[in-house]
Amino acid sequence: MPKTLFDKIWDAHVVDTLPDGTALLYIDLHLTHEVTTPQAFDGLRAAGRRIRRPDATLGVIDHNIATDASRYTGIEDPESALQVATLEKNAVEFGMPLIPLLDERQGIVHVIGPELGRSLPGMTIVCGDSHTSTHGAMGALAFGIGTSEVEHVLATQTLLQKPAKNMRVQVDGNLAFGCSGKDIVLAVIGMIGTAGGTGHVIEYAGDAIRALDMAGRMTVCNMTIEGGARAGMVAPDQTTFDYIARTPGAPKGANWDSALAWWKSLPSDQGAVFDKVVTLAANEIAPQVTWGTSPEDVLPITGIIPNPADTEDETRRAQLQRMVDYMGLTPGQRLQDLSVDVVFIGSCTNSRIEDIRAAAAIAKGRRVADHVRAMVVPGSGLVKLQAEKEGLDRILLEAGFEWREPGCSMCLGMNPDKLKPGQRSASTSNRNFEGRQGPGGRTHLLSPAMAAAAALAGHLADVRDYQPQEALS
Ligand SMILES: CC(C)[C@H](C(=O)O)[C@@H](O)C(=O)O
Ligand code: SF4
Repeated sequence: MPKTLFDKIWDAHVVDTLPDGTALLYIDLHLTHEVTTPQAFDGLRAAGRRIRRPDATLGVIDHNIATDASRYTGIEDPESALQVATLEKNAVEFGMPLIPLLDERQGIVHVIGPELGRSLPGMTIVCGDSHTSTHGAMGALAFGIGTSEVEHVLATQTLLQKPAKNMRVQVDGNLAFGCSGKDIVLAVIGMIGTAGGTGHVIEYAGDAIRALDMAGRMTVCNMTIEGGARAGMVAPDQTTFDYIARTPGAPKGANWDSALAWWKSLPSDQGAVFDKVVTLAANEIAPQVTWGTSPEDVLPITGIIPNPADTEDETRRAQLQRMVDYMGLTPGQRLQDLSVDVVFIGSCTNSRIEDIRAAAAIAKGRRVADHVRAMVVPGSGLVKLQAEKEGLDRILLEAGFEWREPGCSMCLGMNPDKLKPGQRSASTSNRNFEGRQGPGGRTHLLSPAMAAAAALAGHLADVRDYQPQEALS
């Protein structure tokens, strides 16, 4: 029977299956961070267990840290400091490899896995973090798990999983100027809704997906979780293999050859059946911006704020009204007329070198509007170094952006980078819930190029009006 990419990886990792279809899956890579591990290690300690495969486990510190020089002098917030110290202590006690905070490889867990060549095609990858779906861009089955599951994987290197259904999101044709993987995934979520992928693993296919670089594919898979799906994936191809070959963890010699043979066997077979198929035309996707407090409340940048009164369904009308109020909007207002206070370019959705290049290309030779605080937070130390090698930091600093140290930063309010109540941000991150970037903060999600355009304009702006003035180098 023809199989999908998801079926192939699943079948290759089943240790045992229960009569109801629940499978015990072998896990190839377990990534960990400071937020979701303390109780898991406490559990191991209480049961007198060790980590089953420390070599298949990797820890990193990303959520709780400052992204300015203060990270070198210790963490001020006692709760954050405790979480970080606990992970450091547990790593030593349990022999878990941990990237130290001040190591150049430190970064957001979903940036470093692929970049170090640890996240590879055909793998099962888990992490106590919902955006683990990011690694699916490598052609892996990657998903977030809860703290008790973290403990289970640490102890056994396996995980109980209910089977998922197959869904294909097909994006045909080519993206227009100013559009990126972020615009694709925002458009997809706008179309299917935040519950559209429930119970499914989404495989992204079509010319527009094939044309994306690995960073673009990671952006798409990253936000898959906001569409309710268990995981997102892209079949590995030459783009994937070329990317891996450049990473430090790439298999070498004969190992590369045998790995490549397995990777090439992974794409879904001709005739494989998907339970659900959704199709989009890439050339119809305009640069996207969310206006509300859910990622599905998204519009093309040319759009206007909807009027809740136009909605018949009472529950939805109340929901829209609450969003309009929280976001400080007026129905009928043009998105492009919304003044922004803060621009955040970063997060595991959009902080890779390609994202920073996209922002720098728009910013080069221009100035951030006077009233805007614009920050660029590279996803890892290696991204930061690469950007500096290319002179992107200079371009951004000269334009008036802040150039910061790697971490989750203003993606969520867990470290000093926060919005103040009432502040409006243009953000390349993935969540726009009430208070996500700080209590009372108002978040508009968009791509790095669109975020750069908003920083320059001082309001949400159409990146198509901001053609790059000169080449980056
Ligand atoms: C802290 C962590 C558990 C959380 C997640 O799982 O996604 C965070 O990364 C987020 O983005 O909200
Ligand atoms: S960057 Fe944001 S979404 Fe990604 S892991 Fe950190 S907090 Fe979660």
